[in-house]
Amino acid sequence: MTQSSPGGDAERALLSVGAARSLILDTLSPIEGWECVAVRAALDRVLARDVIAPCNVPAYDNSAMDGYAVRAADLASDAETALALVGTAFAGHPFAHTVGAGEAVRIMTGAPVPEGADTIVMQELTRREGEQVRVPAGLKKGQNLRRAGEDLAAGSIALAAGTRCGPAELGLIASLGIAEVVVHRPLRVAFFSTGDEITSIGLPLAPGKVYDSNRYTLFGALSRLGCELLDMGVIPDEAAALEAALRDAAQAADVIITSGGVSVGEADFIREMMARMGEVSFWKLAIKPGRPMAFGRIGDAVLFGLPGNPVAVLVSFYQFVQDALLKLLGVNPLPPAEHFAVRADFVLRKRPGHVEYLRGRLQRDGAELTVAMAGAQGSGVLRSMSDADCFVVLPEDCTAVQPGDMVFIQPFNGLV
Ligand SMILES: Nc1nc2c(c(=O)[nH]1)N[C@H]1C(S)=C(S)[C@@H](COP(=O)(O)OP(=O)(O)OC[C@H]3O[C@@H](n4cnc5c(N)ncnc54)[C@H](O)[C@@H]3O)O[C@H]1N2
Ligand code: MOO
Repeated sequence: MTQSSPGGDAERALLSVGAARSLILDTLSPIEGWECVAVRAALDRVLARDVIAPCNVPAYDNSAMDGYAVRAADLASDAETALALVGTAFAGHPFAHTVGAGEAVRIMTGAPVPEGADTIVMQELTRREGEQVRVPAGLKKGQNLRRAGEDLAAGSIALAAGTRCGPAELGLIASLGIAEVVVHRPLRVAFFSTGDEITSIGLPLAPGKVYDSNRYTLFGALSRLGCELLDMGVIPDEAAALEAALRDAAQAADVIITSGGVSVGEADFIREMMARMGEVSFWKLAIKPGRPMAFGRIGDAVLFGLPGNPVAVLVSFYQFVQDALLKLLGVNPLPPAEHFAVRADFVLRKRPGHVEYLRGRLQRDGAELTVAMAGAQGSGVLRSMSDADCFVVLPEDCTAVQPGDMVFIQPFNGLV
């Protein structure tokens, strides 16, 4: 990481979005420290050790259908076969004997396949006649049978270290009978807003002041990542107060996130302070919104100095900070940012040289998705961020969008 000072080359150069992401991710490595938690508490946490299957899943050969367990060798290839029913197998209540020649066992989904049987015939294909069952010709040996260990063999890696646990992972861990897993400890993130005009909610709003929204959007985004939060409130535009806040934050947290004061205004102290107290890699990115953003370190803490504009905070967070935090949490590999192309339902002119993130709303047009703008696109307009369900990502070389053009979008919501 190189030291830079305001007014230096690093300030003038606009770093591309791709270069900034790579620089951030290449600089960071996972935090040390882990803890053992119960399965439910592992939701959204990152595994610090592989989860090894202690048993086969499924644990035994079992039926995938309600039907009859039969021996394929008994079945005529060109005609119906009548078999004698000798018992019933339920899930949890196996048939305790061996199925002999010419015999069948009534079986339910999930029940262990009885000794001797090798094929399950689906109930709908059969005819029951008293204590006999008639099965059709043309059945394949082994059909409708789930083999022991076909999902996971005992001793294999069920989930690799670095996996972030979602609902499917919790279920998979539980399916192995495992009650606790080892996860990375939560990240400690200190965050504060800066600016003399910024007023905390609950206080009266004096003329020329604005309510602090950035601490609330950051609270939401960080809470979803399971971070331990140190909310340091609002710090005024005073060098001594900022210095003390940054020092306290660097001592207490793995990551410091600030908003405001990183541009070139006369009250924008934070950039100078950061460069003086630590190392700062870059200040300015070829992006809109979110152009002024500092990334670096103060002591052992990783520092993100986000711009003050509320939408710029969210764009910077989701394009840079979130993946950085996931990397610090040990997530490996990082989930790819989902980009896909849809048709634009808007007109726009844009200057080349920066990636632009618009707030978009997806619309279904028959089988096709189109995207409209979600409202006013100023970088202080949170309303359109709240109305949006995706970012529209316009690359550096894009100069205009016409209705019907294909544009890339990043959806806000994943399904699982
Ligand atoms: N001469 C230049 N001026 C500006 C540039 C530039 O390159 N040259 N960049 C513009 C861009 S882009 C942005 S983004 C802003 C970012 O500046 P700062 O990070 O210094 O942010 P502030 O000036 O402190 O605030 C900007 C804006 O956002 C409001 N704000 C700040 N914090 C909060 C908060 N916690 N909650 C709600 N609103 C907040 C603040 O009142 C300002 O309106 O600089 C441009 N200028
Ligand atoms: O990036 Mo400023 O990034 O427009 O709000």
